[in-house]
Amino acid sequence: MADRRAQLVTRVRDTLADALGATRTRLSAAQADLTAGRERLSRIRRAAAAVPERVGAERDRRLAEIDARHAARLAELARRAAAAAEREAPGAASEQWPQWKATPAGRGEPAGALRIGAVRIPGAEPVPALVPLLDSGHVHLGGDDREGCDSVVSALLLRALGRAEPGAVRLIGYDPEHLGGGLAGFAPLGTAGLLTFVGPGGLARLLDDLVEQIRRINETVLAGEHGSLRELAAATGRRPEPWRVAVLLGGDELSRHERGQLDRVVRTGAACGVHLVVRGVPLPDDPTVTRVVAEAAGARVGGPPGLPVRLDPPPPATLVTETCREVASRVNAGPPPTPFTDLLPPPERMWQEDSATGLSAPIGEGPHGRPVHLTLGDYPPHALIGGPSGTGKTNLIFAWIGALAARYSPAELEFYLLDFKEGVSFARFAQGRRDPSWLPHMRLVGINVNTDREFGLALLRFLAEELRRRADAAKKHEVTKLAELRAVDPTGRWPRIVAVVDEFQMLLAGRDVVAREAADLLEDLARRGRSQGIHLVLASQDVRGIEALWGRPALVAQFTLRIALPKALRILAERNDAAQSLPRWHAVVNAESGLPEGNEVARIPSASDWETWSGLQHRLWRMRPQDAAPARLFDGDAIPRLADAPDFRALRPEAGTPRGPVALLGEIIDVQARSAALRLPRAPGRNLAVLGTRVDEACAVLDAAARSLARQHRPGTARFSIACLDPDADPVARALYDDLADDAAWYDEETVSELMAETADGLTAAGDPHYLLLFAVDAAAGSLAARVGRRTGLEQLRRILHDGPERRTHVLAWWRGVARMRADLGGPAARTDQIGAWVALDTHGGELGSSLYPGTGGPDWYPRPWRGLFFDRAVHRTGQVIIPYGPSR
Ligand SMILES: Nc1ncnc2c1ncn2[C@@H]1O[C@H](COP(=O)(O)OP(=O)(O)OP(=O)(O)O)[C@@H](O)[C@H]1O
Repeated sequence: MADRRAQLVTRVRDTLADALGATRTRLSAAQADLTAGRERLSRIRRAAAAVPERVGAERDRRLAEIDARHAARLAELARRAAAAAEREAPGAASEQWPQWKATPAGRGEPAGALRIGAVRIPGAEPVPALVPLLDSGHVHLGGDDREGCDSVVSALLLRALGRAEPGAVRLIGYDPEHLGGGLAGFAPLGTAGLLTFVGPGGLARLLDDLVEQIRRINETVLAGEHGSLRELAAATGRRPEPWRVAVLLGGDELSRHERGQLDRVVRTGAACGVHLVVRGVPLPDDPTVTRVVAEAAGARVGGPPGLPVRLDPPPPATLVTETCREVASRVNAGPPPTPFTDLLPPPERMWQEDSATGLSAPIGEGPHGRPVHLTLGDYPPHALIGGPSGTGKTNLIFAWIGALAARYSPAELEFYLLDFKEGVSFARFAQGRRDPSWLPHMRLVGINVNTDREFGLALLRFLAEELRRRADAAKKHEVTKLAELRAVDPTGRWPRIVAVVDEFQMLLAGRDVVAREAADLLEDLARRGRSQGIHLVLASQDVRGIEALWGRPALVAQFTLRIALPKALRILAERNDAAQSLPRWHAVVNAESGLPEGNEVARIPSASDWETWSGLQHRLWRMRPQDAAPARLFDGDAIPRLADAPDFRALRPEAGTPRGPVALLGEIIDVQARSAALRLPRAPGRNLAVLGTRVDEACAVLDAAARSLARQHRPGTARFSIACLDPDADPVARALYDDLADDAAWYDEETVSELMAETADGLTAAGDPHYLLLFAVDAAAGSLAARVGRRTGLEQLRRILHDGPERRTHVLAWWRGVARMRADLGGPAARTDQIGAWVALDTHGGELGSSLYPGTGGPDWYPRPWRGLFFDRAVHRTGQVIIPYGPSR
C-alpha cells in the first residue's frame, strides 16, 4: 500500500515534474515570443515614428528645389529681359547718368526705346523699364508725383537727344503754367533753333503746325514710296527729316479743334517722326500711347494697371545743359557732310554703266535727301566750277571723279587732270612711292604746273589731236556723234574723256603766245568736243579766271553746267546769287548756264582726305585690266632722269654708222614724257649751242646729249672729245669722260687748241662720228686766240662748226652768253647759221633775236630755274620748253 502510495506519489511527482518541465519550457518559449513581439513592437513603433519625419524632409527638399528652379528661371528671364532691353535701348538710351554720354544711332539704325527706370520684380534683378518714343509713339504722364513726372520728361528728352545726330531732334515746348521752367535745362538748344517755346494760348497753332508737318512729310518726303520715316531710313540709310518732339505740360481744357488736331497727331505722328510727351492734357487711347503714372506710392508704366517701376533719378542739371550746349554748337557749326560712300554704287554694281550717251553721277545730297546728279554729255557738255579758296573745290573734284570712276570702267571713261595751283593733292591719282596704286581711269596728272603753262598747252594740243582722230573716225563711218560712232564701231575704244583743269585762269593769264593758243584750243575743244565725248571741267577760285573766259562769249556759252561753291562770284548768271547764302560744304549745281531756275543745292561729302579716297582707289585699282598702265605724272617740281626717259631707253646701237643719230637734251613739257631730240645727220649746221650762265643746267644738257649719242654707237665706233674749261663743270664732265671710257678723250685749257687743230685738219673725209663736247668754251677764248700752225684755235673752231657736220663731226658746246658765242663766231655781225640748234637757259628772249630765231625780237622766253628753251631751225617754228635731265650719277 505504502508502495502503491509511494508509487503513486512517485508517478504523481514525475508527472508533476514533467508538467513543470513542460510548463517551464512553454513559459520560456512564451517569454521569448514576448520579447520578440516587444522588440517588433518597438521596432514598428520606431519605424512608425520615423515615417512623417521623412515625408516632411522629402516635401521640403522638393519645395526647395522648385523654389531654386523658379528663382533661377526668374533670374534668367530677368537677365534676358535686361539683355533685350540693352539691345533695344543701347548707349545713351539706357546708360546710367554717371556714365551717360550721347551715342547717336547710326544711319538707318532704329532709334529704339528709352529708359525711365527699372521694373521691380521681387527676388530678381531689376529690368530696365523702357518707353518707346522716337519713330514709335507718344508718352502720357499722370499721377500726383510731380517730381517723378518731371524727371521722366527730362530723362526722355535727354536720352532722345543723345540717341540722335545733333540737330536730328527738335523740341517744341508748351508749358503755360511754368512758362518753360520745366524745360529750362534744355534752353541752350534754342541757340540752334532746336528748341522753341509756344506761349500760353499757342497750343492750337502748335498742333496745327504739327499736323501740317505730318501732311507735308507724307506728301513730299514719303511720297507713297515708304510707309514711315523709319522705313525710309532703313531702306536708304538717310533720314531727311528731324524728329519733332512736342512737350505739352498742362494748360486749360482743350477746345474741340485742339482735341481733333491732338488726335490726328497721336494717330499719324509716329510714322512722320512727330511725337508727344504730355502731362496734364488727356490723350486718347491708342496703341502708340504709353502711359506712365507716378504716384507717391510708386510708379507704374504701361497698362493700366501696368508694371511697377522704380523711376530713375532725373539727369543731373549740368549733364543736360552741357549736352544741349554741345548739340547746339555742333549744329551751329553746320551740318555734317554726307559720307562719300553715298556717292558710290554698291561694289557689285561698280563699272557697270555705259557712257555712250553721257556720264552721270551723284555729287551730293539735295534738301530732301535725294541725290543731286552731275551730267556731262551732249548737253551739258562742259562744266565750270567756282569758289573762293578753301570752300572745297579740290574736294568736289575728288568727289565727282570718285563717283564717276566707280560707275564707269576705264574703257568707258578717261581722266586728264591738271592742277595749276601749288600742291600735290592730285598726285595720289598716279602711282607713288608711298602708295603703289593709281586710279585706273587716270591717263595724266599734272601737278605744280603753275610755272609751266606750256604743259597746259600740251594737254590741250593732245586733246585737240584726239578730237581730230575721233572726228575723222566719225566721218569715215558717216556718223556725227560719239554715241553713233560707238554703235557702228562696237569694238573700237572710244571712252569719254574728262579733262579737269584746276585754276585754269593761270593758263590764260598774260597776253603771250601760250595764252593765245590756249584760248583758241579751249574754244575749239569746247565747241566740237561735245559731240566727240571730250568734256572740259574748268575750275577757278578766282573771278579773274572766269573773266579771262568772259571775253570770249562763244567759249563761255559751251559751259552750260555750272557748279558754284559758297560765295563763288560770276559762276552763275548775273542775277542769280544763290551761292552767296550757301552753307559750308554745299554747292549750287546748275545745268542751265547758271539761270536761277536751274539751281539745285547739294551737300557735298568729304572725299579728299587720305583714307576716304584711298579706300575707293585701292578697290578700283584691284579691278584694273591686266594691261593697265599707271597714269603719267607730270610734276613741275620734279627733275626727270635720263635713265627713266622712254626715248632714252628705246635707243639702241645700229649696225654700222647711224645715219641720223639723235642727241636727247631734256624732257619736253608734253603729255607723253617725250625727250627733246636733236637730229645730227650729215648736214650743214648740225651743231648745238647751249647758252647761259647756269652751270648745272648747261652740264645736264650736254651730259644727256653725249650719253644718248653714245647709246647709239657700238664701242669703238664713235669719238667723244670732252673739253672742260670751267672748274665748276668738272665733276659732270669727268663723270661723262669716265663712263664713255675708251671712246672719250679729255681736253682742258692747255690742250683745247690741239683738239681744234687736230679736228679741223682731220675734216678731209667723213670718218667715224666725232662729237666735241665743249663745256664753257668761251673760257678758252684766250688760248684759242693763239695760232697753232697757220690758223688760230677760234678759226679752227669756226671751220669745224662750218664743215664738220657733213663729215660727221658735230660740236655740242656751252657758251656762257650769246654775246660770247657771237664773239667766238667772229664778232657781233658774224653769221650764226652753223649753229643749227640751241638751248637757251638764263638768256632772255630779246638776246636771241636776229639770226638765231625767225622774225624779229626773239622768242617769248622768260628764263626760269631748271628750264630751257630749245630751238632747232631745221624743225621748229617756235621754241620748245625743255626740262634738263637730272644728274646721271
Ligand atoms: N564737303 C566737305 N566736307 C568736309 N570737309 C571738306 C569738304 N570740302 C572740303 N573740305 C575740307 O576743307 C578744306 C579745304 O578744301 P579744298 O582743299 O577742297 O578747298 P579748295 O577750294 O580746293 O581750296 P584751295 O583752292 O585753297 O585748295 C580741306 O581740308 C577739306 O578736307
